[in-house]
Amino acid sequence: QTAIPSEPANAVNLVDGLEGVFGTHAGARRSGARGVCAAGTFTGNKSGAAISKASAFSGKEIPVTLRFSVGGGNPNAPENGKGVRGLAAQFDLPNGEQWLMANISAPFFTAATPDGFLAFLEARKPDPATKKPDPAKIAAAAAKYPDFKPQMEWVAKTGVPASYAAVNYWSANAFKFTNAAGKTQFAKWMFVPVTGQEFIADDKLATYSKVFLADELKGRVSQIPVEFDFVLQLAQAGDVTDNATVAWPDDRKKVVAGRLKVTSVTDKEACDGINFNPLVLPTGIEGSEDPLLAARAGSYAVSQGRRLAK
Ligand code: HEM
Repeated sequence: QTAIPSEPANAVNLVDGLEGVFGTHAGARRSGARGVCAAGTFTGNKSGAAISKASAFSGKEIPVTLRFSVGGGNPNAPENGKGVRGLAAQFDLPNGEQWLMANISAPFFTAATPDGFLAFLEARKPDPATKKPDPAKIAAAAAKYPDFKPQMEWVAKTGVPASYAAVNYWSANAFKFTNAAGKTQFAKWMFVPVTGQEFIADDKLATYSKVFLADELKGRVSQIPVEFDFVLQLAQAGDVTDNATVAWPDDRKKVVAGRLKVTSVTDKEACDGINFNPLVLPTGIEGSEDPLLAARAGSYAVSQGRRLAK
């Protein structure tokens, strides 16, 4: 009987795990492989400044490099299929700092811990004989890690977004915010499209091309910038801050802390050099104890090294 996962997770075996499921595609990110670069601005506001002293909330308009993506490591993933979408951003802040982030269109991540995520991936590696994952391995991993459930249930019940611009994106991980007075609190963030979410009816999915998201976004931004509210959800004492498979209760205070405007869809070169390591944070925002954060920082660098090397 093989251990689940086969060994403790680390930056390298997590990327190997992604390659095991999706294959190795030259030049492509090992997750969020299908995607498109974009550019825009972020303007933070006073409500944000009351929560964090980060210069993102100074009120100045900040240039932002963005990447929208389809979850997983398949660069040809069908865009009319179920699954999570991603919104990654690099804020170039007025004080010279950067803030990097990669968010998903679900309030939860796949697994609570790097070991759990490695187990998830290992169980889905196709068997060389059948070219399909072994259902017994998937069941064994799910039995050991019940935390896989929230995201899977979310994806099953949530429709396919009609646009990269018409779905909410969540940080899923919690972060620690400190304001100018030294007050510290935990928060998660969301990007909420100001024109609302839009999903494709299940019976209309087949009428959509497998490749429509980048052109759809290009069409929108050529008319008018696409805007998202940047919303901070504030933790209360006792809320879980180290487990991205646990959403906080809906009644937690939400504060609109800024506005993201997507102004253009850009060439691949504009964002391919960036790995959106979520621990590149400005003064005034720190990581939480969530073990996914450090694992992400390492894996993103490994993936970037592999994709830029070949
Ligand atoms: C241990 C957990 C995780 C691992 C091992 C992992 C791994 C990766 C890797 C290897 C990449 C490609 C990086 C690159 O080549 O630049 C990636 C991209 C991405 N990840 Fe994760 N990830 C994890 C957790 C998360 C979480 C919690 C979120 C969000 C809530 C997330 C959202 C994304 C997004 C949106 C991208 C695409 C970024 C882009 O457009 O460049 N990941 N992930």
